[in-house]
Amino acid sequence: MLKIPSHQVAGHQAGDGMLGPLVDDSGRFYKPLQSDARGSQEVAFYTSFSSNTRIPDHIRRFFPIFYGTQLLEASDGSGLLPHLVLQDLAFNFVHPSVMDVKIGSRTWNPLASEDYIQKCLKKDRETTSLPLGFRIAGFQIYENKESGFWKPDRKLVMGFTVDDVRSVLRKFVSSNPCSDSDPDCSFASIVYGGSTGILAQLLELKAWFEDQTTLHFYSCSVIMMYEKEAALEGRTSGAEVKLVDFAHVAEGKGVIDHNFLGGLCSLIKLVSEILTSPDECPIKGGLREPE
Ligand SMILES: O=P(O)(O)O[C@@H]1[C@@H](OP(=O)(O)O)[C@H](OP(=O)(O)O)[C@H](O)[C@H](OP(=O)(O)O)[C@H]1OP(=O)(O)O
Ligand SMILES: Nc1ncnc2c1ncn2[C@@H]1O[C@H](COP(=O)(O)OP(=O)(O)O)[C@@H](O)[C@H]1O
Repeated sequence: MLKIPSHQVAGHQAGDGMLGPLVDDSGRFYKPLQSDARGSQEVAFYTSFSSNTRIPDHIRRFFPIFYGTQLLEASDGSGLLPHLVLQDLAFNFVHPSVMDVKIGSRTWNPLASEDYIQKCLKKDRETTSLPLGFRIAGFQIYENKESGFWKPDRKLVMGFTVDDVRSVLRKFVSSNPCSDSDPDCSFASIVYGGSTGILAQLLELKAWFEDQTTLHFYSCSVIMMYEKEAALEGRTSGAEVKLVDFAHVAEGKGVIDHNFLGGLCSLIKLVSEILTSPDECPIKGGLREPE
């Protein structure tokens, strides 16, 4: 039985007659192919990447496992459509806090149409993509049993300033994400820190990007996830970094992916700052939506 994913935080979403991804009960995530070049480009990426023996295992684990494509009844009721069959990254989580960070100051592939480039340029200029080299595309933060998740509207997220981004990266690892008081960053060391935490994983990814010159990852997202309840119970937080959205990957032609690498370094810097000074909140107050 296919259903709408409970923990999707950005991108095209199913529901209300819209076309979006679906999940099943066995841990698979079905992403419909967009009818334009994006769909075929993402299939081409996964097909070539999954058979590329030069990708080391410690890097491959950042990517969802690819199980091919499958014709499925689309979520918008338009009939049978080809879907990418991927590993559902949220499958093993109960109440995952998830953040989608779109990396790069430039989110368009140089081969894109002029109209598409203009549309992306506008968003890159109006968001933190330009000043920070990345923007938060969406997130959900689990607070507790009573309040559930804080999952702000896309409009609020797209309006984030650099200070908002710094603040949300703190809230993401705080027990009081929705409070008007300073985020306590009480999960920072267990989620961002440690030998297997998010910072260590981002640094591992960075080392690969400092080296690889075959692919340029435009408009690709880093997904950061962890389980707050597991961390509270003293178990591992299961902090994970993954990469998604490969519809705009281009050939690297022997050149470092400066666009991705720059954004990744910027994200690493902000996460590191939280670990070194968890008490210094850059801005006070909350980012809650108006009632
Ligand atoms: O149209 P929008 O403004 O919702 O843009 C979508 C983006 O939302 P954003 O505004 O960047 O948060 C959306 O970004 P996220 O996945 O939310 O990070 C995608 O970039 C999407 O394009 P594509 O399917 O990846 O080629 C974009 O969709 P298209 O409009 O290009 O189909
Ligand atoms: N393999 C996956 N498993 C679980 N969730 C995923 C997976 N791929 C994407 N997502 C969720 O869907 C969102 C949008 O994915 P993305 O591939 O960027 O879609 P789009 O091309 O529509 O922008 C991500 O922010 C994440 O929450």
